Amino acid sequence: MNAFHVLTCGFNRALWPYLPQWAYFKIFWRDWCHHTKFELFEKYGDVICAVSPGGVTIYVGSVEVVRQMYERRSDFPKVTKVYEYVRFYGDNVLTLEGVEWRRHNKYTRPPFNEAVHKVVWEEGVKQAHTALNVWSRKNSCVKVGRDLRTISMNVLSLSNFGVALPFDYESETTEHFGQKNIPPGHRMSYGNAVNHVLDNIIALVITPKWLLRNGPESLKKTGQSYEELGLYLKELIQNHGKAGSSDRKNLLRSLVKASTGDGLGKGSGLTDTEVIGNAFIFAVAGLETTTGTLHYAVMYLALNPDVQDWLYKDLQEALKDEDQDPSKWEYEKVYPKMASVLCVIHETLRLNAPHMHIPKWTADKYQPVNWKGKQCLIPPGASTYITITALHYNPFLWGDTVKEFQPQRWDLRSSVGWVHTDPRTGIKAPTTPSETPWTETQSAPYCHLRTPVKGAFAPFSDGWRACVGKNFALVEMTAVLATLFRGCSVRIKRQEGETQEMADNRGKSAISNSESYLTIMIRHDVELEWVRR
Ligand code: HEM
Repeated sequence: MNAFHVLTCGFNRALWPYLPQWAYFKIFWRDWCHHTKFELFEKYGDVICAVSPGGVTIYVGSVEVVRQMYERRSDFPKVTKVYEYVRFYGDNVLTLEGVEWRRHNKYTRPPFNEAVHKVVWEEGVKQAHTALNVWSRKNSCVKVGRDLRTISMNVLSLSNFGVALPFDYESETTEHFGQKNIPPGHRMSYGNAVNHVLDNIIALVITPKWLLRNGPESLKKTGQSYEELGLYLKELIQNHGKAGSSDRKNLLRSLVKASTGDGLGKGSGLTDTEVIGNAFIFAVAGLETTTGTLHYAVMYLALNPDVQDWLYKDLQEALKDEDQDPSKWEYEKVYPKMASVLCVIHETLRLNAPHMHIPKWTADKYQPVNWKGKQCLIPPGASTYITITALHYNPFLWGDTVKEFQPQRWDLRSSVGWVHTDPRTGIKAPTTPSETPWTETQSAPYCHLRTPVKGAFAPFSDGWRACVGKNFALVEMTAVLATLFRGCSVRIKRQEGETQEMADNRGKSAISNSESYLTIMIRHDVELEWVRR
């Protein structure tokens, strides 16, 4: 990571209101991609090179170059240093490269299969159904972001670890993440520990351990949540296989089987710290990303009643032969009919991909790349970031409505499309799945969705290091959104004296004022009103 960049990000942010709006400074803004979208790439070209005393950083927004980077895996390895902050329980599949990554990947990838997706679907539907009953009873929900995080955490906990957590609707405070059921030997619930670690992850990384134990109350609580979460993860692993524990084939089982014990002579298995490190990354990696995406999706729908109507009609049609009680919806039968929900999810991920950059670098060699008919050399040691926001906001690929929330653009049945030819590269976005089929599956519901040109849409990254939880996340988010929107509508709740337009403007600023800690997210919850249709 470029230390100079980190420093200037903070510096620029403080001076932001007083500085002239030069592009140079914009690149060093925190979350500059979220604020500028394609603007700088439009002005300076779709590959931007930032040279600073900290090193060379290249931001790649060119589909042509991005494809080469994904294809040449060993020429553009991952910058593992970027993930230093999620290594504190132990190395894991996200923080490693090369042979070490392969050793971890061998045990962590196989549990993500259709049997687990079925559990994800059922739990997603169940959690969302409970949440909706609470929200619609109260006619509003003050903290939808917080409740969506509870839903995601509970789905992850059951699917990966076999531990069922209820959506606790009795309490209205943040302490409601299972706080009432603190098990013996603990000072905090599992849910509270996860949330506190996630919300204070930077403090955890930069604060010395002694200060976490003896510092001010807020730091002590952060230190306590770190210790508590570590303890919960250790207990999960130690108790696996004992009477009463789940015997499902899941991530936990795979990690326990891989465990070689104390770490000496790890061979092809995983040491104790690596097992805990992986348990941690899977407890949190899918949490921020799915919670954030669900939150954006609900907000975009609240701001676009016409899209809600389109989604509602499609859900009515898709579910017309299904039971009124969503807990009876079978994964194998219902998920393939959820094309419109997936359109909403894809459009949300296009507008607000949780990871704005995919960090790669050139390691110790010059790397040639073809760019606009020329061969260019990228120097050794250069951070080469695939800038997802630039790809997703490129009007040459997505059309004039690139900044709009328009899920129908993904739907093959709709006349709204994105057929565009980039005049510079000649790359054309196809309109039918037969031109560029989905690589992993052409089965329903994906076959009803338009396919963007390869490299233009990559919220889950691509190639070898693509997200292992992609299908898990898609199934979970579909289950939650289908359950919420098949019988309800939502809008931003008006405050006293406000028109709907004024309320909607608050919703829009909550989206544009998103901030990234681990991933980009809406940080200020806006009150929503849920109404039964
Ligand atoms: C909306 C949901 C999600 C998005 C957008 C997303 C996105 C991503 C991206 C872009 C990467 C690559 C990061 C990089 O190369 O630096 C990644 C990796 C990863 N994701 Fe996800 N993710 C999501 C959900 C999940 C879920 C649900 C899980 C697990 C339950 C998960 C587990 C992981 C892991 C373990 C990796 C590292 C894989 C490796 O390096 O081999 N993600 N994700």
